[in-house]
Amino acid sequence: MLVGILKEIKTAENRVSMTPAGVEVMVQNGHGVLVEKQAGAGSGFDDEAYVKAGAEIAETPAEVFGRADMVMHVKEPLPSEYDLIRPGQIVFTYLHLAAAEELTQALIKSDSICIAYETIQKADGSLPLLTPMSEVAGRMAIQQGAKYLEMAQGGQGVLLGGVPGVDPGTVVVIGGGVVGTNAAKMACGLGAKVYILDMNLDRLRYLNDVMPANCVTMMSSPQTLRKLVKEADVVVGAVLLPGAKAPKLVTKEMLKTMKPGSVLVDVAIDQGGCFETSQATTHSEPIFNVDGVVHYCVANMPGAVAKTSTLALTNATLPYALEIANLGWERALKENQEIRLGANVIKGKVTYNGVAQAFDLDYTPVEEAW
Ligand SMILES: NC(=O)C1=CN([C@@H]2O[C@H](COP(=O)(O)OP(=O)(O)OC[C@H]3O[C@@H](n4cnc5c(N)ncnc54)[C@H](O)[C@@H]3O)[C@@H](O)[C@H]2O)C=CC1
Ligand SMILES: CC(=O)C(=O)O
Ligand SMILES: [Mg+2]
Repeated sequence: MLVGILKEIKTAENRVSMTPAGVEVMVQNGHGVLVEKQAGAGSGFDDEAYVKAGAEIAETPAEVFGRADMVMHVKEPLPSEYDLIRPGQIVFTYLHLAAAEELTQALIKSDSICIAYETIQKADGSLPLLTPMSEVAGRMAIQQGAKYLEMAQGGQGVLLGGVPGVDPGTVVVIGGGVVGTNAAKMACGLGAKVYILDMNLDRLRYLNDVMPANCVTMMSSPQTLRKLVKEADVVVGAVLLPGAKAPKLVTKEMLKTMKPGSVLVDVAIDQGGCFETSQATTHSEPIFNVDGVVHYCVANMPGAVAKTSTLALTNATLPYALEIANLGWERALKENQEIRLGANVIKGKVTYNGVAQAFDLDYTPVEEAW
């Protein structure tokens, strides 16, 4: 199979979907790899490194889409790419379709095979291709929260860790999965007062066992949220219902009760966000203000630390990309339950229920899609 590695085009997205080390493994397995010129530059890999690993360099995205059997991105295809996707081509990347109707329609029209990193799921419910980027984004959420609490950034002027004799700040983390746990760990390490909320009692038991004493676990409910957001200096949105739109947990009314200059970091924005007032932002304009509360809603947070993120992401994606390339998409979907759950749109049919529900589209089980 010829695998195409596209250059990312989302604002300030510096990651790349395959490293030269990954190319070498693909080539050893008998596949060709076509890498778009400068695709690895933001992650510290020049074209020469890819050529040494056995790749061919393509001058344009059109060449990659035009020749490759499977195209790989990090982020979702953007409008300039929609018409380049070929019928029957495999598109393997983050898609987050439940929050992206126009993209969903474009992929339906493209007649391609769209496998989303974020819904590939193991039998234990974990999301192996989302996890590494959730680790990055969770850790970054506290860096961003701490930064935007500074007055020069529009914040209220609170140091999250406090100092001897002065109260630390309060961080409320909604969702105790991978993002939430990593955010809470970082906030605890800084010395903040941390609350972490989840709906899953077993998860709260686990967190209660492993987190330091400055982390309090709470069952998530509107009542608890109403109380905690009033006290919060930073709120991190970290919930997920896999493949579906995020629930709006912090309402406009709750926002009005928050301290001016407090900060919301909505990591769940790629699934639509869990604050009612969230709108996706980019690294070039990461924040906006509603009712005096700073909102940070960047949908590709890990792109800002690409040298870490590219390695973490490709460690996880490569074995799946290799399996799809080795087996072809039909066998990969039939034989590998984890990859089958990644199938979101197959030849014009929506094969992920959360996506179909989000836009009131017909849902077709993967087995019936071809
Ligand atoms: N903005 C960005 O750059 C990035 C965004 N993400 C996004 O962050 C979100 C979270 O991802 P993960 O932590 O990996 O998911 P996860 O599945 O590990 O954790 C989600 C947690 O939310 C909990 N939850 C569900 N409903 C809840 C509710 N009503 N109240 C409280 N908790 C609730 C679940 O029980 C689960 O523990 C996803 O939307 C993911 O796509 C991940 C990486 C980067
Ligand atoms: C998970 C995701 O959307 C990202 O890493 O950008
Ligand atoms: Mg994202």
